[in-house]
Amino acid sequence: MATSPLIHLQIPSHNGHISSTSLFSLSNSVPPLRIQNQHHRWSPLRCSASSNGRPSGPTDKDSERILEEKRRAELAARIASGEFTVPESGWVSLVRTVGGLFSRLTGEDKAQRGPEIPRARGSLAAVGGQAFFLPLYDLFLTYGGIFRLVFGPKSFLIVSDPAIAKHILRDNSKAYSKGILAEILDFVMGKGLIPADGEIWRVRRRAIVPALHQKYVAAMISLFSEASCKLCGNLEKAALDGEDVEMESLFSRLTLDVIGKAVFNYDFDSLTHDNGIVEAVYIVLREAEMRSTAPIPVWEIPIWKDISPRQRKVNEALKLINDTLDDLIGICKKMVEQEDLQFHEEYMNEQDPSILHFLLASGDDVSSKQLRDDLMTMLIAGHETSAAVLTWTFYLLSKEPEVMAKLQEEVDRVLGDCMPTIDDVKKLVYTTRVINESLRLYPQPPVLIRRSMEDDVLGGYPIGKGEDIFISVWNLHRCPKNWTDADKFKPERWPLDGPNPNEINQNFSYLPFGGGPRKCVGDMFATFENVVATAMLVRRFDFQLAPNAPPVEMTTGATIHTTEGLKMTVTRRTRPPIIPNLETKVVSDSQSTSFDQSEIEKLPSKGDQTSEVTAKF
Ligand code: HEM
Repeated sequence: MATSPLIHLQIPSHNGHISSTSLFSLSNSVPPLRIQNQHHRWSPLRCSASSNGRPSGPTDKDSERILEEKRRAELAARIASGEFTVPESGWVSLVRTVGGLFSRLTGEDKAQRGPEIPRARGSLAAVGGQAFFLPLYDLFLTYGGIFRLVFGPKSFLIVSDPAIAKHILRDNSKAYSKGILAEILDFVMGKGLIPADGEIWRVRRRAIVPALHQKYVAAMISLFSEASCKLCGNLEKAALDGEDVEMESLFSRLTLDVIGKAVFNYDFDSLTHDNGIVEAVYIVLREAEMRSTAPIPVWEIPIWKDISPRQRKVNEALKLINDTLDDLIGICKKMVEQEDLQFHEEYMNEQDPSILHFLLASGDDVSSKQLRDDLMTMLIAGHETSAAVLTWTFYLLSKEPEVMAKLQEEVDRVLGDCMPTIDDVKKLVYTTRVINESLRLYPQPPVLIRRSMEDDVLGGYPIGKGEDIFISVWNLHRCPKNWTDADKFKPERWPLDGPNPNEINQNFSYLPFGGGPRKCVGDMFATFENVVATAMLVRRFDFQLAPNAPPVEMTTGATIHTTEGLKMTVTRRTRPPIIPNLETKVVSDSQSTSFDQSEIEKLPSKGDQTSEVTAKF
């Protein structure tokens, strides 16, 4: 799913300091990590690719590291100098003390009692030019697992402590809403499952979760494989023509095609061509991202809505999508009326296994606006996230040839030349660990957003109602206290025979799909989708960063994007031959032929006994 990290920056001038010692002393139960001088041991957070794109030699890596160290050392020095520290003049502190005393005497304002959360000041100079969650990491190392970031009159609590995250997301989740996230996404998701709170959320969650049952997810495997085959067709052509490819946009198309079919049985077919509806989806997505980072919400100005060409375009795109969804709902209703299938727990219409079909067949009593909001929410949630996971996975793989070799070995061994079945996917354990690890290093979204709806205590600090909170999953996933070689891509950290890592078995220091009652409903779907796509691509091709590719740097939208795309050189693999033994299934030698869409039909599925040939010697 996608939760957009929203920062409305209102940047104050920097002046005044208090000593960092006094700041540290404010913190009690969540002590700040005083480990700044370890910075030099960590590889770049802002991950620049080598300029020649090939596996970079020591010189490239060294210069990357030196630049990164310099950036971090400068930021650390600025943090230490107090530039980010909120000054408190004598009279402010006096007023605070008197006010606090008065509140205590009258029993009001409970949240003001107790120690105060460490404060840091937001600065455009630090945030500008890079993804906003990067400076939050540096500030976390200084101020600890919870601190207040002040932007002029606004402030946010930044949480990077697993116990506090667990408290907000799970133990006391009913005290927190989606806050600014719901406000910003209202134009596109309305009261859909991601932004919804309270009773609407409870009712819709109860209706939607059963639709993603095991049989449905298993049925989706062939959808994932077919879409991945189509992408292989595109890559094959590029490989033959010797053209580099921009993988981020291709992954975005792949996951759009998948989610359209999976959620409401609509074939966007965006891997083959662009059409109006694909363009409309992207206009709306970009608008959501723009709104999540815009300094001024111009779209709320009444006249602006009507005269701004951009807003008019957005409204037209939304109308097209809504009309299309209404048509699809109408078609699906007719199908449901005409079918004799009995509804049951694992109900699924073979021709149309979509979530929409399940919801209508279940007799879900819902207004068409709410249904559209939910469909739109799942479209966005399931599309951007998976595209980002694949993008960063392939970036990481291009940097670690040894991991790639291990991955390809597993895929060759488990899949051979067959289309994957659910049983194969379960055997792709190393591939799954690669995805687990990619999600650790590049969590999508990097930040979860909440607003307190009542007074609470976080990490020993009282907080009041109405606090906007960012849970930095990025910080949790890279905290050097919780992870050895925190910034290293090491799928081996997750034992192959161990459980699939999740927030429960990692005690909320790993939150790839959130946690608590608002945990992602599509976690299994998404994991299988990413495993299948990765496996199908790496068994056919080798991937390297393209020569002259722009540096691969991060920027924030709803998920982590690259700033200039992920340009890669794709080459057809010359795989070691699979030596047949008595049990080996022999299939067409697709390595020697050019791969195209028609090969989807030719490739046997392992469940398809008629297409298997057993080699005999
Ligand atoms: C790799 C892909 C995905 C990732 C990383 C991901 C991540 C997440 C995360 C972190 C949350 C929790 C947000 C929060 O607590 O604020 C979430 C919620 C959600 N996700 Fe996903 N998601 C993915 C794929 C999907 C897919 C494929 C679907 C739908 C089929 C989906 C639907 C949702 C929905 C509806 C929610 C809101 C649940 C609620 O609030 O009750 N996600 N997702």
